[in-house]
Amino acid sequence: MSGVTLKNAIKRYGETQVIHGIDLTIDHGEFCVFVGPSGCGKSTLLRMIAGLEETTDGVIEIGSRDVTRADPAERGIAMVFQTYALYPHMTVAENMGFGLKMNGVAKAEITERVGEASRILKLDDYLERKPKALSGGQRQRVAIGRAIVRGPEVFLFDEPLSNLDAELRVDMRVEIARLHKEIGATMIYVTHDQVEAMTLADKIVVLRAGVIEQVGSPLGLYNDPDNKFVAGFIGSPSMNFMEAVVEGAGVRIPALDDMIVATDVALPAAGQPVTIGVRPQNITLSAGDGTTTLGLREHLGGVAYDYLDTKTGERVIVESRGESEVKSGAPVKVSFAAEDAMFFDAKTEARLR
Ligand SMILES: Nc1ncnc2c1ncn2[C@@H]1O[C@H](COP(=O)(O)OP(=O)(O)OP(=O)(O)O)[C@@H](O)[C@H]1O
Repeated sequence: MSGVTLKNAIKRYGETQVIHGIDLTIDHGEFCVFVGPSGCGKSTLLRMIAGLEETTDGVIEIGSRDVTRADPAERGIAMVFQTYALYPHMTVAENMGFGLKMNGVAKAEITERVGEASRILKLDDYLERKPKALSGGQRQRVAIGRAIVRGPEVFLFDEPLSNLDAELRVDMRVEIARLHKEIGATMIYVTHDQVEAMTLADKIVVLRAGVIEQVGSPLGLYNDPDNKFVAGFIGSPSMNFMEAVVEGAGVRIPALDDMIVATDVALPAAGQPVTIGVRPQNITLSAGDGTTTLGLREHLGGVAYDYLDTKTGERVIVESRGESEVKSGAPVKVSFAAEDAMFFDAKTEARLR
């Protein structure tokens, strides 16, 4: 069994601490995705697991082995990077087998393992080609093949698809999901891409400034975020947030012409500020007569995004399908079901439940 466990893992560069005591368990065979804003420490954490960055303090275990001070080569991991540095003068087959050859693996076994990786990645027709005669997606498949032939216990992916164009990304995303299903190894994957995180992950780890904000399944995080940061980070377009004031058994929203939303969530005392959050998918628009107006409308084919201008200047985005009766520039009435709203402490940003 080869899950990955981090115990109070810390990374400091000189005086600067960038990873602040991460505790995390990734089960054997699990597909775990690290997400978070730029600079939050996703790549650093992955590189610490790989052994490419020294872990300043704490423990990293792969399976039952403490690998905190082990060389990358001894960890049983293989890493796939954003830029796939293939050897230009070698064929696809030679590129995939090179690491094994350097390790003195017998020729017959190299052929067998390369053949198996090639079958999994559907590279059979390209084995004798040089990298320059491959598309970007095919090159990245070869880079993944190089990882597979080593038979690692854990695969580490650092934004492997971010250099590919949109269409190829979709194809490769499906490939990686299939690969995970077929070989069942533990995989840890860093990405900026919402869709990759939501579709690939068994478990998403949301990081912010070197700290874990929340760990959960994609839908678990989407439906039940612990705080405003996670609520805003998971889901696209992002959840709308508006300042509100507690009033009676609910809140009043100044941005939406003092609309009242009732709730049985435990709110602070009357008159206190809270933040209300509503996802763009949960709002409907109709013709209105208040100060909220429809600004820009973006048509994306199947869906449209409506950007509302509110009295307070807070931005509200509404996702709609089909033709809308409301025209750009016109006043709109905003509606949503009270149970679709989430409430957050105005200061700590913790979810109120
Ligand atoms: N050698 C270094 N010395 C000091 N600080 C560093 C060093 N390398 C990285 N950092 C800092 O560590 C933090 C985490 O960087 P990291 O690359 O892990 O972030 P990331 O979440 O992967 O970002 P991105 O999504 O932009 O790739 C950043 O604030 C970065 O500036």
